[in-house]
Amino acid sequence: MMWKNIAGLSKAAAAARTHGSRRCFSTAIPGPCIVHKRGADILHDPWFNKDTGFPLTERDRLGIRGLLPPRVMTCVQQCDRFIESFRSLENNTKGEPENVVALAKWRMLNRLHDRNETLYYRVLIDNIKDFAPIIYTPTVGLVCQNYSGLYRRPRGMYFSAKDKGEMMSMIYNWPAPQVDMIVITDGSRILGLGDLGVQGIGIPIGKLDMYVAAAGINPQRVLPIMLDVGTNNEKLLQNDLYLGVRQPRLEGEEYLEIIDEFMEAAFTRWPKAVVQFEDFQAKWAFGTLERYRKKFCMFNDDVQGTAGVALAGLLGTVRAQGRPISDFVNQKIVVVGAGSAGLGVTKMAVQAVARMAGISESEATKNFYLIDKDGLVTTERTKLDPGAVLFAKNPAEIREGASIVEVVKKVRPHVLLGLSGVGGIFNEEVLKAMRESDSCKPAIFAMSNPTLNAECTAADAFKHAGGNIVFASGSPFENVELENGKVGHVNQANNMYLFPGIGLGTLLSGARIVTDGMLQAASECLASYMTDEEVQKGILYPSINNIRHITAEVGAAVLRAAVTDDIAEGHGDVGPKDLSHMSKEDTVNYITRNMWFPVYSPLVHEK
Ligand SMILES: NC(=O)c1ccc[n+]([C@@H]2O[C@H](COP(=O)([O-])OP(=O)(O)OC[C@H]3O[C@@H](n4cnc5c(N)ncnc54)[C@H](O)[C@@H]3O)[C@@H](O)[C@H]2O)c1
Ligand SMILES: O=C(O)C[C@H](O)C(=O)O
Ligand SMILES: [Mg+2]
Repeated sequence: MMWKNIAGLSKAAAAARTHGSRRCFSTAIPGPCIVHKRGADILHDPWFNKDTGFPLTERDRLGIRGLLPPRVMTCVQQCDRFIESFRSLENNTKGEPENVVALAKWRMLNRLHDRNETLYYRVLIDNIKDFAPIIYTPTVGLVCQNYSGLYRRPRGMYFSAKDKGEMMSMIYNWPAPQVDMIVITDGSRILGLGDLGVQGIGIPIGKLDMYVAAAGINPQRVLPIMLDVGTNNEKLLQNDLYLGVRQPRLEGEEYLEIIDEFMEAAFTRWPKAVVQFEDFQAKWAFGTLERYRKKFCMFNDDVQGTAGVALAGLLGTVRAQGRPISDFVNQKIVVVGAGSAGLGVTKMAVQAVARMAGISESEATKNFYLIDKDGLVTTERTKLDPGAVLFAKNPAEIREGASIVEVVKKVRPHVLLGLSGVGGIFNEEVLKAMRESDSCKPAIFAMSNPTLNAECTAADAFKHAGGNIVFASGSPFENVELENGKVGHVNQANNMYLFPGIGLGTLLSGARIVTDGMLQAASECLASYMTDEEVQKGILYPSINNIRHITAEVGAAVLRAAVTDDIAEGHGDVGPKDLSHMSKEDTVNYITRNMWFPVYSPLVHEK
């Protein structure tokens, strides 16, 4: 029986978790790094640059003595110096509009990223809670919206509709010999911000920053990809500064030919890479997933990563009510938004109910209610999306097109979960209706991003639905002070808790595809990460400060599932037999040992 492990953490695991990633400087002496450059070229290469961190002997060897101030600083001192400047920026921008401050912070981090990658990732890892909202959601959304103006230096690769027939050679323009993780978007549905065309490149960059910070993927082995097939965003098409191809989006076969060509090119050069699809509009999110998932090592984060994170949270809400996990089968769940994310979540949750109750998927849909822009989805719907057919209700139960508030009042759900991309649709009336929920701790998941697109704010949720709710949002919100002096805990239900572990576990297993079993294992692992005590306080997800530890656990679960599915071919010197003999603990250690950590390696010039 699955989910059997979700009974709280063992003491050892709980202790291990407290060794989060904050200031976890490795003491091992790093191996040398061979460089082909000397002099100022080294200082201008962010992969090798150490700024004031070059020891004097190395400055002599590389011909850079005199090109830097004489003081040699340690990486820790450099981090402290950066943080000091960052805090000054915060002080100096007090009172300025939020977006202006957010972009100023992003620019500061981005400049460091462009100059010194090692220091950038060190600063990011040590301050992940403060910096994730800048390099990732929500600020990354603002960056994408303003990308054509913010653009200074390229990052990642761009394949456009104009590159048809050229991709197999273009892929060899990427300077790094090895690539492990690729995140690709076509910019058609960037967070809840719609079609941003080429400007969506910020999303793969942000996701891959999280891969480095959380999963310890070597930053020299990540590749953000923008597939620019045009845009249907009129404002961008009219904008003279727009940096993408100024034509309407390719559709149908023409579109698929471009993606097919990219996938063939990428896997020809790097057959063992893992590709994550991100922020594709629903039709292509599902279409490409079905097209490639049996052929290439890929997954769709919005469909599959989100589903796993949401399911872990939904199981947490059952525990928060003080009920056994098996009671999940009785939870009534209203999902608002029937796109790539909403359908992915509903499907995975229904499959979990079917497995737990030993019933068919169709029977398991009984307690699920799906709402899209036209209201409740029923069998009466004309032009019913094929992905939603299974979840369409009988209109005799509730009318076709019923509004959110109507459904909530009638169903009295345990959970109201939003993945609509529409800010504020869980309004006062809807939230107040949740007070009549059949649950003693009703759950409200406002999962849409970025912040302004959340279905409701945390403060409104606790104010209108009551202090006893469990709350989660896709973008970060502060905890809420309740009138009774207690704290309303805000969870961040974001796929960042899973995609790094799914990618890393898949990579180190050497699996050639990502199976449902691997995704289910990831979700199960996240669900079992929280102790009963935490969950009862409404804390469904761990602190992001522990993201490396979470990712190691999730990665190990994914790898073990690949072994169970008999598709783990091994990685590097570690063969399939070695993997199959590893215990769970060995696997976590193996994963952790393979995580890259930012330290300055001695640079040795190749004569
Ligand atoms: N928290 C996370 O980890 C996470 C993961 C994936 C997506 N998301 C967010 O979820 C949102 C949706 O993403 P998607 O890929 O499913 O988008 P999508 O465009 O594929 O789907 C949006 C869905 O919302 C429905 N909708 C639109 N307006 C509505 C309204 N007024 N009332 C009810 N339903 C409405 C649409 O009909 C559609 O079914 C985005 O904001 C995205 O940022 C969050
Ligand atoms: O990017 C995120 O923060 C989560 C998710 O992938 C989204 O599309 O909103
Ligand atoms: Mg996404």
